[in-house]
Amino acid sequence: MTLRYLHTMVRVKDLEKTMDFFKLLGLKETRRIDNEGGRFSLIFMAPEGQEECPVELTYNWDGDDALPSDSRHFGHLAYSVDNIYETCQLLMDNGVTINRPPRDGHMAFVRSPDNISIELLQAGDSLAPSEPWASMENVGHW
Ligand SMILES: C[C@@H](O)C(=O)SC[C@H](NC(=O)CC[C@H](N)C(=O)O)C(=O)NCC(=O)O
Ligand code: NI
Repeated sequence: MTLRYLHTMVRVKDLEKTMDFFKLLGLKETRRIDNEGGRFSLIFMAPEGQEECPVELTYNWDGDDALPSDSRHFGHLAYSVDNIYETCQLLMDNGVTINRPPRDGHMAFVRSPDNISIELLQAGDSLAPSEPWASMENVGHW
């Protein structure tokens, strides 16, 4: 099984100020999804030459006060896997709960023993950065 680091997601309250901060550090916007259905934006930023390892800024248009306090800022670590169903089966066989099963074949969520959220994405999928970034605008909240 080949696991490939994809990104770290953090939630931000002031998107413009946060982007200006990361631009000061030399990061540039590499991808953006404005999701009308879910009322949020995902902005991926990475240093030049490291576009495959961005930070994913999640901006909830209506704020994120409704989220559990332990997940308000840090969101998840994301990895791509060769076969998301086989990976989830391996985890389940070892006692890991699949918090969000990959019913759509491309995304699953599990938690580490310390409850750190881990996003698993099917390698080669339009959500994984190795593929041309399909426009996800106006897609309902997945
Ligand atoms: C594109 C892929 O890398 C994602 O991370 S999409 C994950 C998805 N994000 C959202 O729905 C953003 C808005 C939401 N209100 C939030 O604040 O997360 C998602 O399933 N998020 C839940 C999570 O635990 O990351
Ligand atoms: Ni993500």
